[in-house]
Amino acid sequence: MRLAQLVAQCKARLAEAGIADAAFDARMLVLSLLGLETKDLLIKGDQEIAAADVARIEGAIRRRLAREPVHRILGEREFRNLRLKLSPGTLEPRPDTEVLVEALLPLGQEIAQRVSSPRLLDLGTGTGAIALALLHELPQFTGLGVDISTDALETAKVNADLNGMGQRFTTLESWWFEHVTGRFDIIVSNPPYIETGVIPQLEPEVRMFDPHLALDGGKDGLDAYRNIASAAGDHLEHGGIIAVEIGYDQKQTVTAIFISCGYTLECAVRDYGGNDRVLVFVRKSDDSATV
Ligand SMILES: C[S@@+](CC[C@H](N)C(=O)[O-])C[C@H]1O[C@@H](n2cnc3c(N)ncnc32)[C@H](O)[C@@H]1O
Repeated sequence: MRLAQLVAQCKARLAEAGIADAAFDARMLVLSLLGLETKDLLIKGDQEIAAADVARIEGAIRRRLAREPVHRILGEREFRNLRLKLSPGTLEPRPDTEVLVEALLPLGQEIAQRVSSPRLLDLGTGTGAIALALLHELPQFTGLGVDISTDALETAKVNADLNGMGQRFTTLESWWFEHVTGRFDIIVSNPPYIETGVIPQLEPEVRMFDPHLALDGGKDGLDAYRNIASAAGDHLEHGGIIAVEIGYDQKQTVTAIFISCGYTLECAVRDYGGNDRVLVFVRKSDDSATV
């Protein structure tokens, strides 16, 4: 079978099964599995594909038809120009989380100018996406990635090595701050924030393939924020910042949790879809000393 014909056939099968982005998914799976680029579809559309490759692609299409996301099938995805491996214990990093990284970059640069050997802590690090993207763009920092999932921590370490940051990134298995020692200039977290009762209504790609631990924020979705806000004070450097990703409707409630623990809201940032997505807090007594 020829390349263009194979892509068209895969697209038709995915579309028939109601997969929303059938054309994109078909192209991505076929080209990635063959080690080709998008432009190759134009240049090499007539290229004959070996039977063994067609069989491999058939396996991938079957997985997609069972609603496994494309990047899980491929085993990796890009996040702010980093190549990140995925594993069963890791959430697939979302483009909206790049907004959290972007919001922290200028604040991190400001910290790096006044602090020698600045440190960041990523609570619920998963693939290491947030910590590694920040370390990549803030070369003065070292980072600690915490997770309760050993599988996620192993993957985060692999990703740090893969992206040349193995020397600046360590991992720790801990229930939020439980085993964390020391203080950090930036504490960041994209914790699980979905209400338990909402999880069965999520898209199959999410509820069947992202780990439950990465999604479930408890009855009201706010368990992690309460745990993080109540313990962060012992681990935040004077003049440090704490930033969290939130669900689109959690700005008021999460802000109230942090205010009750002695923080003030420094800034709130919306995602690419215009939803509230990132909150940055400072300690009340630090207000005048920071950003
Ligand atoms: C929404 S995912 C975020 C993953 C990654 N930081 C990202 O943004 O792509 C939340 C992460 O928190 C971890 N987690 C859940 N409960 C935890 C806990 N009690 N202590 C530490 N990590 C936890 C999960 O295993 C998961 O990796």
